[in-house]
Amino acid sequence: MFSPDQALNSSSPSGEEVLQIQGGYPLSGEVRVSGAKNSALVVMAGALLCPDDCRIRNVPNLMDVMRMGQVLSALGVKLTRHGDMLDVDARHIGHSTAPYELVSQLRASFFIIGPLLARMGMARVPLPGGCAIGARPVDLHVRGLESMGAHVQIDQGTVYASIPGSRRLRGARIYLDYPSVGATETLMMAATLAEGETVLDNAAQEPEVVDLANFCRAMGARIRGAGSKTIVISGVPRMHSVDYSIIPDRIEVGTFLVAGAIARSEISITPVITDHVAAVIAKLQAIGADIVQESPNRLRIVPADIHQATDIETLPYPGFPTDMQAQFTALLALSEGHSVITETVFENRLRHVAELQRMGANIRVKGNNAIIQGVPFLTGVPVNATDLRASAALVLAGLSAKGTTTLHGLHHLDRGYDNLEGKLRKLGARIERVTDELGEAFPTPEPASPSR
Ligand SMILES: CC(=O)N[C@H]1[C@@H](OP(=O)(O)OP(=O)(O)OC[C@H]2O[C@@H](n3ccc(=O)[nH]c3=O)[C@H](O)[C@@H]2O)O[C@H](CO)[C@@H](O)[C@@H]1O
Ligand SMILES: C=C(OP(=O)(O)O)C(=O)O
Repeated sequence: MFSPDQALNSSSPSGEEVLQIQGGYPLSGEVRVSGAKNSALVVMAGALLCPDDCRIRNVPNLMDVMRMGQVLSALGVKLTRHGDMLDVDARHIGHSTAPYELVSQLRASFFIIGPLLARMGMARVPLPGGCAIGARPVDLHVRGLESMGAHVQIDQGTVYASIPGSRRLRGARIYLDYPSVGATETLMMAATLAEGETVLDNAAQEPEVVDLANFCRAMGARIRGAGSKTIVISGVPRMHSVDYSIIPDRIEVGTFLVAGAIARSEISITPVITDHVAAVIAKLQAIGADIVQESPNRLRIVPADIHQATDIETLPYPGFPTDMQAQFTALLALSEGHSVITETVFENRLRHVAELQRMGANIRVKGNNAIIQGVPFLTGVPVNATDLRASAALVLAGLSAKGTTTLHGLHHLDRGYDNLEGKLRKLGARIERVTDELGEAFPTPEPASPSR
């Protein structure tokens, strides 16, 4: 299941798979959301802390999850998957070096540095590198580990971390210059096995950070304050076995809410933790859609006849999520009036705009702003996914477009959505994955990492 050789060459340029979406068909019914990608990946990294049986439930079926499995396998960890349940046996970790070929394909794999260091006393993890949406440095992870007594050196693109003269990190008070999700998670995991107390100030408050804290607590970690700006971790000497279920993916929930709005269709979405999508709901209400809480974990979107423009600024949680920005760009491109989207989290996350323009959207990019003048309709054309959420945005645009949209670059979509097209098809969308024999001629291959 997690052989390190698998999926390294998952995108083949010739005879490339594409999605064909015939726009204009209404959606109806209910869709089931999978477990959260960003929880599953970091919880898999956190499983390295567990010297006992570790069972993770509600794990989504994603290329990123498979790649994270390969990273753990390369360290000597045993993994067995049964449906959406994953058993991780990290009793014996044979290596403390993660292979570059895998880490370079999956940014989240860098997050193993914290648990690996805490458990093994050393970790060698290649820098994951930048990606299509930004440079994404790891300086906050590194500085935090150093504050906890680690010796960290970066040599020829690899981070070498060790604990001089001791097997345990030391608790420390760490202020994060920015509430980075990954740095908060790395340091929280590292601190669970440290000596003494660690205080993370200006920590990320994302639900996936809370999910990771709950997972660690279920194996015996002492963590309080996760979900607030200050997290306090009291180190324990050892973790124990755990059986844990991942939260629903709030970005998948948001993507389906936008699907209902853009296709002018009422659909129900479950399971949902409504608090996790509060900012997304507020923006859908601002454009005129109604969101009905049908039951404690089910939402229904009731679109308006005409959607109105609104402005959006992406921010760390509980602000509007950057991972929903591209999907709302597509929706606002079809909403009446003038909207401005400001991307503050990543410096290069508006590349989907050029593809939406090709479909007829009236959007101008100025710095980190997308200035949108709504148009009455988009037209289906061949488009290229530039990153994961861009691919979702283009699928959504295709649902409402006149004619057929052909989406290239599906490796982006597959890394983070569990069967998006199957779920949309069940709701009534006309969407098919086909092999495009002209794949070599279009689109232009990306120069950077194939995974993002
Ligand atoms: C696997 C995973 O969970 N991915 C999510 C995680 O990414 P990730 O954890 O990488 O995102 P961060 O919160 O760390 O990044 C936010 C910003 O901080 C910067 N930064 C981060 C770390 C650091 O050491 N130095 C630094 O400057 C980044 O370049 C970026 O501009 O949170 C992002 C922000 O919600 C989401 O878009 C990603 O889907
Ligand atoms: C940016 C994302 O993921 P990653 O951090 O894995 O690149 C995302 O999920 O939209």
